[in-house]
Amino acid sequence: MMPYVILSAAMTLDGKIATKTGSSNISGKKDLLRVHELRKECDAIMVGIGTVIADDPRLTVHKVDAKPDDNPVRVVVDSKFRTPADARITNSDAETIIACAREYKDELIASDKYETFKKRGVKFFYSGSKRVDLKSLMSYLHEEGIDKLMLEGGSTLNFSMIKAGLIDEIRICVAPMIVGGCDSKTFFDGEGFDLMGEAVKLELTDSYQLDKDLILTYKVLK
Ligand SMILES: NC(=O)C1=CN([C@@H]2O[C@H](COP(=O)(O)OP(=O)(O)OC[C@H]3O[C@@H](n4cnc5c(N)ncnc54)[C@H](O)[C@@H]3O)[C@@H](O)[C@H]2O)C=CC1
Ligand SMILES: Nc1nc(O)c(N)c(N[C@@H]2O[C@H](COP(=O)(O)O)[C@@H](O)[C@H]2O)n1
Repeated sequence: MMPYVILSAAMTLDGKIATKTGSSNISGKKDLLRVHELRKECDAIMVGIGTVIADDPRLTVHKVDAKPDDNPVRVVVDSKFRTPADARITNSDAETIIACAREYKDELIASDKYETFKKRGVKFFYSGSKRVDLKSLMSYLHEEGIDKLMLEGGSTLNFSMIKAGLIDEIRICVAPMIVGGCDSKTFFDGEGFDLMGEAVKLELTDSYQLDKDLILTYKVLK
């Protein structure tokens, strides 16, 4: 069994989720409230290490009323254990799981950072040889009681997750902005598919305007 996975992000009309310099404030105020209500409904929030390094996110419910218990478990997909020692996702506001690849396990366990994180209560999960195996991670998280998981980026992890067939639903905020730039991050990057025939197919299930933003919900067809 796997968790039900909802991919949530905000993009510009030209499909960018961050500029080439890493600037990523895209959602309007009401959209951020919507996102935090969704965080509250989920058992876990997962991001890739690229997002942790770029944004130092908290990944807690902090924009709407919430009790400490409302904070989902934070999951970071971090093959080589690059999570910075002072990353906010390792604070005591919520539980944290860092998923790493097996090849780096010995090196990781020998590091000072590992001891520091352990003292803070951070848990570790190992899968895949050089890169985290996302299917076994999802299966482990389900065994740990995670039924509903919110995937919050970034571009590389989004593509790996959709390619592996692990995303059930997409909720995207489309902001009326264009930034351009071939080095800007798009909603899905990674290696991409070669042919349109290989594209993952979606069904639009909801759409509405929230102030200036457009919110679209899609079911992923499997
Ligand atoms: N506008 C929005 O809604 C959001 C924007 N972002 C933006 O996305 C950018 C970060 O995206 P990326 O650099 O693509 O990093 P990412 O957050 O997707 O992390 C990718 C990294 O995860 C690790 N990883 C380990 N196993 C993996 C696997 N099986 N598949 C994929 N990755 C695996 C690799 O080190 C890989 O480089 C930031 O600029 C951030 O601001 C991130 C989240 C939401
Ligand atoms: N929904 C949404 N809209 C935006 O405009 C965004 N930039 C993001 N980014 C995601 O939120 C994380 C920051 O979380 P905290 O507020 O620090 O808890 C960021 O890392 C992205 O995952 N999302």
